[in-house]
Amino acid sequence: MTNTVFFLFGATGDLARRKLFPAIYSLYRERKLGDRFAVIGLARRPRTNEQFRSDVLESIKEFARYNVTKDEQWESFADHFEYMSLDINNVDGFRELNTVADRLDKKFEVGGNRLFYLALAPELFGSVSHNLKEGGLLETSGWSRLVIEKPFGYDLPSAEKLNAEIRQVFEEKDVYRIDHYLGKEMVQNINVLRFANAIFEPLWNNRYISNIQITLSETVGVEERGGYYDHSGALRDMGQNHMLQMLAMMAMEPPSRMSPEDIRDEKVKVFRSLRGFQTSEEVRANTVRGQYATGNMKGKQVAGYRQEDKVNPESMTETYFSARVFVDNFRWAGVPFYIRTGKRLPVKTTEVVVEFKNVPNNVYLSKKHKLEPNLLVFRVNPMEGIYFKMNAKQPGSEGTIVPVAMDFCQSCQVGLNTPEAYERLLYDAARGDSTYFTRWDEVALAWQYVDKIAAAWRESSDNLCLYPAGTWGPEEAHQLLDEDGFRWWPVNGQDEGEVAWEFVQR
Ligand SMILES: NC(=O)C1=CN([C@@H]2O[C@H](COP(=O)(O)OP(=O)(O)OC[C@H]3O[C@@H](n4cnc5c(N)ncnc54)[C@H](OP(=O)(O)O)[C@@H]3O)[C@@H](O)[C@H]2O)C=CC1
Ligand SMILES: O=C1O[C@H](COP(=O)(O)O)[C@@H](O)[C@H](O)[C@H]1O
Repeated sequence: MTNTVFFLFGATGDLARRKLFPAIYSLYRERKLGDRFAVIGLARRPRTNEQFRSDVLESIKEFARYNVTKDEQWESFADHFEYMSLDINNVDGFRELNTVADRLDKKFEVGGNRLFYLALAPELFGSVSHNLKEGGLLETSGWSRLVIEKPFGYDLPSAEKLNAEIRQVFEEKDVYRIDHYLGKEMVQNINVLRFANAIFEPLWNNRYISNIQITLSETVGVEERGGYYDHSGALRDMGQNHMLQMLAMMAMEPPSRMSPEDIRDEKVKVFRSLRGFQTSEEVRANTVRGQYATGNMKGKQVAGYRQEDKVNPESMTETYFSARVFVDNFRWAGVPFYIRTGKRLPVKTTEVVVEFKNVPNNVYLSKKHKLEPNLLVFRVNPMEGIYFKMNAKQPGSEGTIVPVAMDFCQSCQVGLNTPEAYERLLYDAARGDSTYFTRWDEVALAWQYVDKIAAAWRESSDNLCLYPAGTWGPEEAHQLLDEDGFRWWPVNGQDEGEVAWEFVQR
C-alpha cells in the first residue's frame, strides 16, 4: 500500500486524461493503492470537484484497461479526488493548497507523504518547485517526492538550468524523472532475460553479435501536439530519452545488485562510452532525418507534417531519424547499434533486434543454402514477447535448411491487459523505487550526445528527406545499414517488400 497524497499538476491536460487517471484507477482496482490516498487535481481552469470527478470518469471509461460504471465502487474511488484551480505562478495559491492537502491527509489518514506529479510544460517545473517550498508544502511529517515528465530540457544547457532550479528545493534522491519506456514490461524484461539466464550473457558481446537494431515506429502523426513537437522533433522527443535508454539497457554491464543506484551506474557507464560525433561530416555520415509528406495510411489519404495544426508550414523539423551509434568499450567495440524512430510509418511497434554473427566454418553455406543469421528479438509493444530465430532442417527434405522461430508471446499468454507503463511508474514512485526513473547524470550525458547531432543538423537542413506518410522513412536510412552489409529486419515479422524469413508454425 502506498499511503500518499498525489498532487497532479496539469490535471486538465492530455497526459492526465489519457494516462494518469487510468493508471491511478488500475492501481486502485488492483488494490495497490489501498484506501489511504488522495488525489488533488491542479490547473488554472475552474472546475468543481463534481466536474473534475466526471472528467476523471470519462477518461477512465475511454482509456483504462478496467471497465467502470458509476456505482458504489466508483463513488468510493471518486471520493478520493478533489480539484483546485491554481496558477503555478501564484504562491498564495500554494499556501491554500497546503491547507487542502492537510485536510485530505487527515481525512484519509495518509501520514504526511506527498507526491508532486508535474504533468506540465517543463518551463514551469522550476516555478512549481520554488512555490512548493514557499507555500510550506514540503513541511510535512512524511516524505515529499517530485515526479517530472519529459522532455527534461531542450538541450544540455537548458536541462542544467532546469536541474539547478529543481535541486534548490529537492534532493536528487527525491526527483523521479519519467521516461515511460522504462516502465514498459518488455524493456524491464531486457534485464531479466540478460541477467537471469545462463545462455545469453556469454554471447552478449562483439565476438558473437554483429549489430543491434532498435525500432520505435508510430503510425500517428503529431496529432494535437504540433506546437510542442515543431520545436522538438524526433531526435529530442524520442532519441534523447526512450531510444538511448533502451540502448543502455541492452548494452550495460550486469549490475552487482539489483538496486536502483547499481543499475543506473551501469547505464551511466554506457552513456559515457557512446562515441560522440566530432564533426558535422561525421554526423551526416551516421544519421538520417526525414519529415512525413502527404501519403496513404491504410487506404486513407493523410496530411503531410507541414499541414498539421500548429506546425510551421515551412517547418524543417524531423519527424523521423535513424542513426548508427557506437559504444566504445571492451564489450561492444565495433558493433553498430542502429536506432530509428518516426511518425506516420506503416506500423506501430517497438522492437529490439539482436543480430548474431555467422558460425565460423559454415558447412551448410552453398549456393543452395543462404543461411539467415540468428536473431533475438524483444517485442516491446504493442505485442509483448521475445523470439529467437534459428536455422533448422526442413522435415523430410534432403538437407534443406529453413529459418524457424522459438516464439514466446507474452501477450498471447496474459492478454493485452498487462499493466501500462504509467501504472508501474506511478506505483514505483509512491513506493520510493527509483530504478526505472532516469538520474541526472544519465540525462545530461544523453543530451551531450544528442546536442552534437542537433548542432550539425542546424548548420544545414539540406539533408532533411521527405517521405510519404505510410512508408518506412527515407531511403537513406536503408543505405546506412547497407554500407555495413546489414539491413533493417522487418518489424513484427512483417514483410517490407521481400520475404525476410519463414516461420514454421507450431
Ligand atoms: N501528452 C502526452 O502524450 C505526453 C506528454 N508528456 C509531457 O507531459 C507534460 C504535459 O503534457 P500534456 O498533458 O500533453 O500537456 P497539455 O498542454 O495537454 O496540458 C498542460 C496542463 O498544464 C496546465 N497549465 C498550463 N499552464 C499552467 C499554469 N500557469 N498554472 C497551472 N497549470 C497550468 C494546463 O491546464 P490549464 O490550461 O487549465 O491551466 C494543463 O492541465 C509535458 O511535459 C509533456 O511533454 C510526455 C509524454 C507524452
Ligand atoms: O514520449 C513520447 O512517446 C510517445 C510514444 O509512446 P508509446 O508508449 O505510445 O510508444 C510519442 O507518441 C510521443 O511523441 C512522445 O512524446
